Amino acid sequence: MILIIDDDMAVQASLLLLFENAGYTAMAASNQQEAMELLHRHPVSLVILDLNFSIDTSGEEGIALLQQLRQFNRDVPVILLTGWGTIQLAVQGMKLGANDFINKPWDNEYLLQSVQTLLQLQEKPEKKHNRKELDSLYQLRFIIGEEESMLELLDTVGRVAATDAPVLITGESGTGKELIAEAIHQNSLRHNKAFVKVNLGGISTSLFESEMFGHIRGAFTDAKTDRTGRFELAHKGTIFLDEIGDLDLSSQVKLLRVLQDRTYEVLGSSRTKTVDMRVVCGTNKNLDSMVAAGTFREDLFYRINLISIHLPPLRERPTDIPLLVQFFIGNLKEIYNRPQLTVTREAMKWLQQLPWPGNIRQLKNLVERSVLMSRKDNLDMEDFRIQPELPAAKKGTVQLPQVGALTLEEIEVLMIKKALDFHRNKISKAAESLGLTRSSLYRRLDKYNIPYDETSD
Ligand SMILES: Nc1ncnc2c1ncn2[C@@H]1O[C@H](COP(=O)(O)OP(=O)(O)OP(=O)(O)O)[C@@H](O)[C@H]1O
Repeated sequence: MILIIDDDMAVQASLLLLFENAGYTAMAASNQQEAMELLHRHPVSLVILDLNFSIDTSGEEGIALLQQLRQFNRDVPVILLTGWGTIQLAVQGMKLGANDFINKPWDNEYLLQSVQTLLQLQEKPEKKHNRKELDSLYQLRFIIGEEESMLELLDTVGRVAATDAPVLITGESGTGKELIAEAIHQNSLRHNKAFVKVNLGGISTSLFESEMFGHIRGAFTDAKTDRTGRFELAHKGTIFLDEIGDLDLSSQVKLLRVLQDRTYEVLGSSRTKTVDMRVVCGTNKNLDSMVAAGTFREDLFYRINLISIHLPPLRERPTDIPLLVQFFIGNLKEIYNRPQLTVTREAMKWLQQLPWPGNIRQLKNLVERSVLMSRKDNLDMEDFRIQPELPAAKKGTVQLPQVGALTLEEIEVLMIKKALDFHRNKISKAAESLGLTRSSLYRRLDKYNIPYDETSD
C-alpha cells in the first residue's frame, strides 16, 4: 500500500486517483498522527510525503515527520514532494534517508516511474545468480566477469535497467563504466533508441549550453549553422554523462535544471523543448568528498544517484584476469587471423599479480600489443614483460594511505591478510609474495593473532 501524507485535500485526491488508476492501493493521511496510525496498522510499501505539508510552510514539520517515520521503519521507500524554491529542504530530507524528491507541480508519469523503481528495488533477488543464469536473464554479452562482486553488480545492472531511474557509476579509470552504462541501456525499454555518450570533462564552460541544448544559426558570433544538442539526440533514449565530477559549478546548475524540469531552451530560440531521457552518469572522482568540499552541488548529487553502482578495480578481481585475457585473445585471433594464439599458465599467473593502475583498458592494450609484437603463438611471461605499457612493478606505484592514517604494524597486518586471501590461505605462497620465509610469516601470524589453517598449505 502507498501512503500519501499531505494536508491538501486536492493533492490527496489527485494522488489517490493516480495510484489507483495505476493499479496500486493507496491511502492518505492529513497529519502526523494519522500518518503514524496508518503506518502501524497497514503494511505500507512506499510513502509520499509532502515536505511543505502543513500551513507552516517552513517544512520543519515535514522533516520531523520524516525523522519519526525513519525511526519506525528504516527501509520503506520515501518520495518527497517539494516546491522548486525549497531544494535545500529536499537535500536535508535526502540526508535523513528519503529516497527521491519530486518538484511540485509534479509530472504524473515521472512520479509513477519513481514509485515503480523504488518498489522494484525493494524486491530483493531471491538468490544469488551465477554467470550462466545472469546471461540467460539479461543481455551482458561483452562484459567479462565472474568474481563474486561482479556477479552481484551485473545482477543489479539487470534489475535496475528496466526502470527509468538515474544511475551513477563510479570506479577508477578503465574499469568499464561506459560498458556498464551501455548494458543498462541495452537491457532497458529504451534499447531501440539512442545511447548518447557525452564526455563532460571535455566540454568547456562556455560551450556547455550550446553542446547540450543546441543552438540556432546566429545565436552567437560563431554559430554559423544550426546545431542539434545532445539532449535532443538522446530524446527517448539514454544519455551517459561521463566524467560528471569534472563539471564546473555553473554548468552543474544548468544541468540540474534540465534534470528537474525535463525542459530546456535551444540557444537563440525562445521555444522550450521537453526531453524524455534516462540519465546515467559516470565518474572516477569521489563525489561525496566533492560535495563536502563544496565543489559538487549536493542537490545535483542526489538527483543523479538514485542508484549507484561501484566498479571494483581490476586488482581486486584477480580471478577475472585470465577470463579477460582469454576474451581479448579470442577477439585478436579473428582480427589478426592467428587462430593458434594462446597464453601460457605461468604468464597468466604472473599477469594476475600485477597492480593494473589503468585497469581493464591497460590489460587490453597490453595483450593486444604483446600479440602484435610477438612472433610466437604461445605467449609467455617474457612476451608481456618487455612491453612498455606494463604496469610498473608493484613497488613504485603503490598508493600509500595518508600519513597518520595507519601505523606500520597496521599496514603489515593488512598486507599479510591480503596475501593470505589472494593465495587462498596457502602459507608458503603468501610468505613468498611478502618476501618472508614460512617461519617468519608464522611468527607474524601468531604475533598479530591472525587466524590461519596449518593444514591448508
Ligand atoms: N568487464 C569487461 N569485460 C570486457 N571488456 C571490458 C570490461 N570492462 C571494461 N572493458 C574494456 O576495457 C576498456 C575500458 O572500459 P571503459 O571505457 O568502459 O572504462 P571506463 O571506466 O569508462 O574508463 P574511463 O573512466 O577512463 O572513461 C574498453 O575497451 C572496454 O571494452
